[in-house]
Amino acid sequence: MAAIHFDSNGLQNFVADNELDEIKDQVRFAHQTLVNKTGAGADFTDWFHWASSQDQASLAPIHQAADAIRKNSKVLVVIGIGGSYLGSRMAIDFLKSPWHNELVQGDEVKVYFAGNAMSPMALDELDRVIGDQDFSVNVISKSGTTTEPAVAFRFFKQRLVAKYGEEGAKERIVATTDAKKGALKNEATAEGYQTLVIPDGIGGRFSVLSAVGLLPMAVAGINIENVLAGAAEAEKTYSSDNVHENPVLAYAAYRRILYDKGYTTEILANWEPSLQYLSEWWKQLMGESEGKNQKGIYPSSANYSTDLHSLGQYIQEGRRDLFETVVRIDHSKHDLPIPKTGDNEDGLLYLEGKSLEEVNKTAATGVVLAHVDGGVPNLAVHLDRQDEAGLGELIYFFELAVGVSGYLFNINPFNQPGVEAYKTAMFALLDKPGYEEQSKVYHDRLK
Ligand SMILES: O=P(O)(O)OC[C@H]1O[C@H](O)[C@H](O)[C@@H](O)[C@@H]1O
Repeated sequence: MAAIHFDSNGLQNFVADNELDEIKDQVRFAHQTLVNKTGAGADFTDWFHWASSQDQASLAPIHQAADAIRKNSKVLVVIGIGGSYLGSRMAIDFLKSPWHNELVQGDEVKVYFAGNAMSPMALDELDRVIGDQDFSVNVISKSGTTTEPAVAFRFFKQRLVAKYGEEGAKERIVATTDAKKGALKNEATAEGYQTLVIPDGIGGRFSVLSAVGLLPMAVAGINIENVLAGAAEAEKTYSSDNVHENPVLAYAAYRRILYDKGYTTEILANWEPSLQYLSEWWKQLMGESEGKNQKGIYPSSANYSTDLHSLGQYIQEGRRDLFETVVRIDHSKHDLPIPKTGDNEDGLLYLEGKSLEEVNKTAATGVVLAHVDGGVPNLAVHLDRQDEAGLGELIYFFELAVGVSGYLFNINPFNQPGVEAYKTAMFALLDKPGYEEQSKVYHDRLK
C-alpha cells in the first residue's frame, strides 16, 4: 500500500480546475518518453526498474562489505560528494537519526561524511573526532576523478596506513565506483581494494539505491531490503500515465503549471530535523536535472520551525515567485506529551493535555494557511510513516517526478554539463596538466 498521499488543496487560489486537464497530454507524452527510453539521456534511466530488479545475490557483496566493517570498525568514513553521499546521509538521518553517531549502542557503527568540502579545518576536526577508534573508509565516486573526494581519500589512506600498516589499510577500504574506468577504479585494481560497482545506467544523483547509498545504510544498521521494497512497490503504484491517477505526474504537472505562472522557486519544507538531508538530496536531484538552457525551477529548502524564524518573513511577504512543497510525516516515530505543571507562568497552560506531535502538526497546518494567504501556492507530500519502505517510495516519487518534469521542460534531465564550468576554472587556476591554455586565460583574469 502506498505510504504517500499527495495533496494539492493548497493550490486552490492559484490554479484553476481545468489547468491540470490542459497539461495532461503533455505530461503523458513526457512520461512515455521516459518509460520508452526515447528521450535525451535515456541511457541513464536504469534507476527506473533498479529497485525491483535487486535480489539476494545482487545485494550479497554489499552485505559482505557491511558485515566486515561492522566487525572491525567503530567508525565508517564515507568519502564522496553530491550524489555519492547525499543519499546515504539522507537515509541515515531519516531512518536512524541526525544524532545517529551520538546514539550508537553496542556494535553499532558511527558513520561520518568527508570529501564533500575542501576545508582543511573540517578534515582536521573529523580526524580528531575519530581519534583512536577503529575505522574503515568507503570512498565513493562514479567518475572516479572528482577532486574533493580524491583529496580527502589521500588523507584518510595515510591515516589508515599509519594505524594499520599498508596491508591492514587495504582491508579497511571499500571503493564504490565505475565497473571499468576512472582513477579510483584503476587505483582499486592496482592496490587490491574491495570494490562495489555503480551501474553504468544510473547517474550520481539517482544512485542512492545502488551500492553508493546501500553500503553506508547497511553499515548504519538500516534494513536495505525494506528500502528497496518500498521503491519497487512505488514503481507499480506510480505507473499510470494519467495525471488524474498518478500523483507523481500530478506533482510534475503542477510544478510546471506554477512555473509558467512565474513561481520559479520551489521550497521543499519539512517539520522534522531528520528530514533536512532529504531536502539536500532533493535539491541536487532537482537542480542538476532541471536547471538547463536557462530553464528550470530553482530548488530550495526550509526546515521548520527553525526557518520560520529566519526565512519566514521572506516566504510570507517577499517576492512572489515561490511555491512550497511540504513533506509531512503523518505518524511520528516518537511522541511526547506536553509536560503538565498546572500553572500558566510560561503562558502554555492551553497546551496541557496535548502532545508535541499534535502541536507540531497544528503548526504545520497553520503555516500552510498563512503562506497560502500570503500568496505562496502549497503542495503537500504526506508520508504515513518515517520508515524504510516509506523512504524508498519517497525516493522513487521524486526521481520519477523529475524525469517527467525534465522532459516537460524539453531538456535532458540526466546530464549535468554545467557542473564542469567550475571545475575548468579551478583546474586551470591550480595548473592541472591538460589545462595549460585555460590556465593562462584564468590567471590573466585575476591580474
Ligand atoms: O561520484 P562522482 O563522479 O565523484 O561525482 C560526484 C558529483 O560530481 C558532480 O558534482 C556531478 O555533477 C554530480 O552529479 C555528482 O554526484
